[in-house]
Amino acid sequence: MKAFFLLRFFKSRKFSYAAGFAFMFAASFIQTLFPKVLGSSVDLMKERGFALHPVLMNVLWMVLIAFAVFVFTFLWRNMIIANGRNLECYIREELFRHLLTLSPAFYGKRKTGDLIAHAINDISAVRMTFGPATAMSFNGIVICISSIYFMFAAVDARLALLTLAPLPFIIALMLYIGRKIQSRFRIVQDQFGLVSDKVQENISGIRVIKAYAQERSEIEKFGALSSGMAQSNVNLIKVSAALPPLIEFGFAVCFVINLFYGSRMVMRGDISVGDFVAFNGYLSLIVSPIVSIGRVVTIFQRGMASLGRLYDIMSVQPDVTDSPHALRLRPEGEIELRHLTFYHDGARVPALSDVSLRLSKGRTLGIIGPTGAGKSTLAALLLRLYNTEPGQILLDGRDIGDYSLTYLRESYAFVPQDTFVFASSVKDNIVFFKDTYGDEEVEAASRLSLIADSISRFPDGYDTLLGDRGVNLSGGQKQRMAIARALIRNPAVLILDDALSAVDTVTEGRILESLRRARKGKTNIIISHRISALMEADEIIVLDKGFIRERGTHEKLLKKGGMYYDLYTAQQEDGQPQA
Ligand SMILES: Nc1ncnc2c1ncn2[C@@H]1O[C@H](COP(=O)(O)OP(=O)(O)OP(=O)(O)O)[C@@H](O)[C@H]1O
Repeated sequence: MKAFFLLRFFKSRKFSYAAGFAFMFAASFIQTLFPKVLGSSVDLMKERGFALHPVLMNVLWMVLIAFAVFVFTFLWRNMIIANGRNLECYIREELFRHLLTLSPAFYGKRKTGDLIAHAINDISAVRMTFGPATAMSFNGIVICISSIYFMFAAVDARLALLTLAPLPFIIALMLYIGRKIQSRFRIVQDQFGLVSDKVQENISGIRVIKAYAQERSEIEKFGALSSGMAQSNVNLIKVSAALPPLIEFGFAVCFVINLFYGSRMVMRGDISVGDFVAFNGYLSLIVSPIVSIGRVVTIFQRGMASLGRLYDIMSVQPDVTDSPHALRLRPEGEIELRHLTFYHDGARVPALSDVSLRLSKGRTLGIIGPTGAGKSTLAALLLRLYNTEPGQILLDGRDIGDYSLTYLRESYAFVPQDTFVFASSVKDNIVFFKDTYGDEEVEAASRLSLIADSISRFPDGYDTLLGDRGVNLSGGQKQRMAIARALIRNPAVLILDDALSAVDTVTEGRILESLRRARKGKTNIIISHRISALMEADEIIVLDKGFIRERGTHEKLLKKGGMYYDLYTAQQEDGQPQA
């Protein structure tokens, strides 16, 4: 189960974790020897005409202690903190790998912003928990136990009891305020989420906002969210500002008790001055670990919440997977649909109903129909982005589920309605980061899709950067580049899903003409709203509300005088060129 992915990491690093904790233990324990040596030096120097040699020996011990603490701290930090960073990298890669196995149905239900938040905030919170917070707790526990032990055993138990009496109250108060801080912090985080969502939404939708002159109202909405966030931060400060002075006050009480009783014990000769100095040293040593308890608890709580959310995502099983004996075969392009009916997740009406058809290798199928008819769903099912009932989709006579997903999808090239341009060079976008294609193949595919001329006008030709930091392509250029990306693979099946909608009909005709030449003998599926794009197909189906209403060649369908004919005449009246 994927949820145990963290154990794998800890197991693989068990030796460095064990060594790290051993060094941490050594560093923390050795640190607590310092006050005792300091106290004994004070006792030595108190004598009139004290011998220099034992004092110098003590100084040497102190230097040795400081050096050992430095070396061991350096070593454990390099192991435990570095492992925290490696853990962060490991989770990031595992999450990314897992996200890529999940099907579109999963992405349909999740907000992109949430997924990015998981990838950044949650992973970082888990690192903080298993790195610095674990180290702080272990270090703090060793220092506190050993300091308190020395206070009781090596100095005086009564003095230790009295001085440490306020400690439980300090800890209880800290945890109480810590919980309040935590709940107010959660509100700040939620507000931050709203503010960043708003910024993201506005930047993505800037064109629509400007086109509808919505700037003022968006600024007002943003202002309200931003003030809400400021107010919740102020509420947080009200409690968080009280914590440090309260802790300082608590420890000041400890020091006063120690000064009061400790000095009296020195005067009575119950303890030496050196013991008193050592006791103060121990008290000072435990201040910092105790002050950090609140912080550590908060980091642990946040880390556990983040880990829970990551586990939730990692436990989502991909619904489309290879069967145990998946065929490592590439289908050659013989497609058959048998009474294909498909419901999208949660939908009450099917996107496709009882669709049957046969498309032999080397033939071209045209699919037309009103919006929401099920055309893109059909393409998605052929790519097996969703599962279908066995026996409903056959490729080369075998069920689609029998093929290995990689082999299956490698035999297709799919050009979707809205294609994606990666922030990289034109060439990278066409070869899709595969270095197996040479420049001539890239140029040939670009010529076929009629994008070569546009590319030659770009500042660096095929090396021109696209996307955020480079050239922005027009809608038609994007579509033609996506067709080049598809053609270079020379796939068994080419699916164009309304992939020529942004080019004018003359260019569309020329692209289709070159496709016909380049795709001879291969299977093609052309989905389009325009009859001009698919009129040459060997068979055309008219989809409507998931049903095949009509089928046949262009001429046959025109003669029939049904939906296809109506679409044709409507498009003629709209001024589209005569088919
Ligand atoms: N991921 C989804 N979850 C739920 N319903 C969906 C999903 N994708 C599509 N649908 C629904 O399935 C039906 C068919 O949609 P589809 O995208 O296949 O239509 P289309 O013919 O390609 O439309 P268009 O021409 O507008 O692209 C529609 O009613 C749509 O709302």
